[in-house]
Amino acid sequence: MKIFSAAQLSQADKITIEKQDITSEALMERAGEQVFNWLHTHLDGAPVTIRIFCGIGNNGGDGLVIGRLLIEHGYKVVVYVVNFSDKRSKNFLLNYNKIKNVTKDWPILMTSQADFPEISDEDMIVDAIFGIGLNRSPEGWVRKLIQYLNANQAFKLSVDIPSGLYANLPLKDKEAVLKADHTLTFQTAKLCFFLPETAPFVSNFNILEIGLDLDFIKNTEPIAQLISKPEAQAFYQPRNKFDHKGTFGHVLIVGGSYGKIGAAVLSTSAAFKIGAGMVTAFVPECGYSILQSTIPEAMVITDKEEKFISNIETDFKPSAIAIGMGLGKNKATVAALKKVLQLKDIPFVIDADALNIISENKSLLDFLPSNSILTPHPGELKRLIGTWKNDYDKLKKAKKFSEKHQVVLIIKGAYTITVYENKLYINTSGNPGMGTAGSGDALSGVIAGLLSQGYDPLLASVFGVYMHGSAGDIATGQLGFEAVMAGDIVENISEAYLELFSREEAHEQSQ
Ligand SMILES: NC(=O)C1=CN([C@@H]2O[C@H](COP(=O)(O)OP(=O)(O)OC[C@H]3O[C@@H](n4cnc5c(N)ncnc54)[C@H](OP(=O)(O)O)[C@@H]3O)[C@@H](O)[C@H]2O)[C@@H](O)CC1
Ligand SMILES: Nc1ncnc2c1ncn2[C@@H]1O[C@H](COP(=O)(O)OP(=O)(O)O)[C@@H](O)[C@H]1O
Ligand SMILES: [K+]
Repeated sequence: MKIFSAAQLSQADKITIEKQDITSEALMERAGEQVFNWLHTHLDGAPVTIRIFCGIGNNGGDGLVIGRLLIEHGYKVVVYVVNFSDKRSKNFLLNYNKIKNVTKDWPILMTSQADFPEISDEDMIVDAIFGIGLNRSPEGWVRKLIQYLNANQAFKLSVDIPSGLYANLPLKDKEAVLKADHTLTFQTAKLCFFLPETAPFVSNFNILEIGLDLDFIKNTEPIAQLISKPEAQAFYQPRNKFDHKGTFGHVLIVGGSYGKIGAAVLSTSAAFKIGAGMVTAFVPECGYSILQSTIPEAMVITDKEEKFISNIETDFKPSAIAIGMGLGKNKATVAALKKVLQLKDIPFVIDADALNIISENKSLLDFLPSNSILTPHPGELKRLIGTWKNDYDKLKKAKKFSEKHQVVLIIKGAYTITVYENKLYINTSGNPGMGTAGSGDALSGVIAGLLSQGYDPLLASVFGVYMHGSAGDIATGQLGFEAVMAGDIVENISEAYLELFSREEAHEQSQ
């Protein structure tokens, strides 16, 4: 699914009105109706007091539509106008007048802190103060109102976007954002929903289709792509009857050092589980029996050194190499990395200590084969591209790095983001149960296993990240967050494949 910027969405809004020959009021009615339907389905007539806080722009207009429909259906509703300016939008005004037709109670005008209402914990707050038209941080009593609502225990539902967040710009004032329990957003998710500094304000969200122009959606280059099950299904490359282990390639896993051989074990088994035809692990001598006894299917080549890797040589040409997991940073290992990077025509996954070595020896960047896949977690990323001022600055630097070095950069974490040149792919699978040692090692094996099966580097990255997260979701479903270990993620790669084509309804997006 595409993610559009606030400017693109306003443009879509205009084009839709033109092409569908409808009024902007009708489009607002559609949006409000969708929120109403969601609420009605979930509340089912419950006698809860719904307090709707409307700004004076179109987000506020949506709030008024929602209020009118709820009142018409017998809900107990109190509508407030957060009157921060007298520049009320046309559709706000139209709906302000319309709400008079269904209630004798006029919306309550708020103009200062003295107007803040009493709110009970059992009430529901609907936040329609600011939408994607926010253009500066809320100030004064409006900022205080947001803080007042945040301090309240009542359930908070935001319309389109939590008020105070910009759809795709850095946040300046964290104290001026509504912390929503749930957000109902129109047509597409917003980029801020997925970034570490702003996602905590969003919690759960649903996307509500409001019928924006399909040609615009199809033909407009988005600012990011969201990767969920339907996209992953499209990435999957089916097997043919006469395919054999040669077709699925031979992965070389290079990793492990004394005390960290497990990293190579996890990557090796992940490469097998995702479907590599053959996997050879290249490990220091001390890893030999560990690999042979834990994964009998794997072949093992050992370095001449007992405890670390000093020279990587194989008697076959790997179809993909993943390097770095548990590798250590011995001087001889640095030289070995430099040498192996010069192998021609082999796709690479570069992880963990291989990334750290590169960060400490920036001249190695020149040896990175083009289209190599780098899989840093935020700490490794900082060492690689330098610090950033905010999430957007991070993405800008990551894009620049990807372009300059012609690599795929996978920024791991919740909502892992794959950066390729100036494109962003945001993963939706995965959960905090995956914050456990070795889960990144499993990811490297997964991606290498896909490369070896012929997935191109970008596809292997985006699909691999999705499958790894999906395996993690299944593991967490079976074991609970705390008990998941990286091996459980690897074990569930098979279930992730089966799940990919199961007919079950898509789960609600949540983080
Ligand atoms: N796109 C779509 O397809 C559809 C969109 N729809 C809805 O429209 C929403 C966008 O509406 P919108 O553009 O009217 O902007 P909105 O967020 O209501 O507020 C802007 C107002 O606030 C003001 N203002 C800004 N910052 C401020 C601040 N810090 N402090 C004080 N004032 C501030 C600004 O005025 P300014 O003073 O800057 O001139 C302006 O008056 C969108 O989120 C969705 O809910 C649906 O109805 C239909 C389909
Ligand atoms: N909260 C989370 N939600 C989704 N995925 C997560 C979360 N925490 C960690 N992960 C995933 O787990 C993996 C952790 O990788 P990494 O930090 O390199 O682990 P390690 O170095 O121990 O192998 C990444 O793929 C990351 O995206
Ligand atoms: K809002």
